[in-house]
Amino acid sequence: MTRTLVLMRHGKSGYPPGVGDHGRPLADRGRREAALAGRWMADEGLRIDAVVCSTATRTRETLERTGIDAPAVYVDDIYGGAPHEILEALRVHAPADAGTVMVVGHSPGMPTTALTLDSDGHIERFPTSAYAVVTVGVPWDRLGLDVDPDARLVGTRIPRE
Ligand SMILES: O=C(O)[C@H](O)COP(=O)(O)O
Repeated sequence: MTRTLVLMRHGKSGYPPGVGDHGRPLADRGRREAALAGRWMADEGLRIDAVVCSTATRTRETLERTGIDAPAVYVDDIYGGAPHEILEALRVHAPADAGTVMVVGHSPGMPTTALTLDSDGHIERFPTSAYAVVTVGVPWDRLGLDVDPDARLVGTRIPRE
C-alpha cells in the first residue's frame, strides 16, 4: 500500500492580549488560507483518512477550516514537537489501514519532520498554512524507528489566493 503523509503548518495566528500561546486563535487570513489549503488538497486528490493534530487552538481551528472531516486525534506532543515526537505520535495514532494521514502542527516541527523522513528533500520556505506531501514506504508504526522509511518529499504547497 502506498502511504502518503501530509504535514501541515497551522494558518496565520492572532495575538489577542491576555491569551497564552497555546490558546491563540487564527487570524482572519489564517482562516481563509486554511480553507484554501483544504480545497487545494481536494483538488490534488489528497483524501485524508486520519488526522493527528496538535492540541493548540490554532491547529484545531486550522483543521476545522480545511473542512477535512476524517477522524482526528489531538496530541500534546505535536505542540512544539521535534521530528522524533511527531513520528512517535504517528506510530501510536495513525491507523494501520490509513492510506493518507495528515498532521496539523507547527514550525519548525512540520518541515523538519519532512526532511527527517527524506534527507534528500529540500524545503525553501514553509510559511503558515503550508503543507508538505511525503510518500512513505513503511507502515506507520515503523516510522522513527531504526528502519529506512523509504520516504520521498513529493513537494510543498503554499496555499495563497
Ligand atoms: O508554527 C509556528 O511558527 C508556531 O506555532 C508559532 O506560531 P506563529 O508563527 O503563528 O506565532
